[in-house]
Amino acid sequence: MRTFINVEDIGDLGKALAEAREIKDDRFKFQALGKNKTLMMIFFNNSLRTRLSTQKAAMNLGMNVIVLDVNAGAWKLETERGVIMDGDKSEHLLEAIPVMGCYCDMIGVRSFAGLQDRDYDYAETVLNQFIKYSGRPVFAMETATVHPLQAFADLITIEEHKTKKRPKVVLSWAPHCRALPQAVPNSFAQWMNAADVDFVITHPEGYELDPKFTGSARIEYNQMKALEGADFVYAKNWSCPGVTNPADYGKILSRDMGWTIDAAHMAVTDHGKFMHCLPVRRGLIVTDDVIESPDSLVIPEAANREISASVVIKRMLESL
Ligand SMILES: NCCC[C@H](NC(=O)CCC(=O)O)C(=O)O
Ligand SMILES: NC(=O)OP(=O)(O)O
Repeated sequence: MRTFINVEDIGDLGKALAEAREIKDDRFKFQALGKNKTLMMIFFNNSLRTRLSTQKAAMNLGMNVIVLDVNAGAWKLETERGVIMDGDKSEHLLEAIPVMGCYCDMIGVRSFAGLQDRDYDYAETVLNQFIKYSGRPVFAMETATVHPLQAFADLITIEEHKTKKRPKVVLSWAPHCRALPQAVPNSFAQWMNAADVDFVITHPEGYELDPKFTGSARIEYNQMKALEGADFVYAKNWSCPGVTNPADYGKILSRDMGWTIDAAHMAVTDHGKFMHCLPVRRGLIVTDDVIESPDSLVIPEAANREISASVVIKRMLESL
């Protein structure tokens, strides 16, 4: 595997899930694979889970790991071509990327959407420069439009906790005080479409996700109706994807606290499990009682990030 961006990159999902189980049973089984190999993790944005779980996964596989926080200690990087670099950015990404590629065997990139220019974000401009100029396999650690390590961990978690062969999974928008990217819901939708689940998306009008990710997934604008009989409730805020109105891209269109997942929302589900990728803002996305209940899967989801990263890094090591 040379890139890990979309669900297609992992191939057969049944095989990927079996590999995840194998690794979870013995995390150090493939420790010889990564000997004398180096993973470079590059962060343009903050992280807790991705940083720790991906580093742990690489260490389990016997790799060395270098972590670079671009905005804390490195030269500030220019990402656009054709600009006169007379501002605060001292180095261009087009030199920095091949330099970084010299020091490692594999690269993970975190680079969130700027939410200013839809075309720039949805072209995955920064990620694609890493793929083109680093000469190394590259995986997304949440980029402008995708977060596949999260979606893979979510799928593993659903597989572990489902009580029906084909569970109902509902992705629900919830309110937030900041404009957030669409990467998490995009990837979740893409992976759920590929999995054997009954998938429904619910959000206020105007928040339609890009059909490139949602495909033919059912959209239900009535949140309570969508949640009826749900086995899994995946809450997430996202800003306007600009599908119906490009001028609204990246904007907050609703702050409706009626969408916060509370006990009344969970009551209409079928003993539904609560999921969120974290970090989560309590009181906006979810109430304390729901996230603290035995039906909350937020910690097992985070734990499975080590497993999804292990499968991905193992596949990349095998293809070196
Ligand atoms: N990687 C998990 C989510 C990261 C990001 N959340 C955030 O930026 C939340 C920040 C805050 O709550 O201030 C997102 O939604 O894509
Ligand atoms: N869920 C997730 O990716 O968390 P971090 O942003 O903390 O890495």
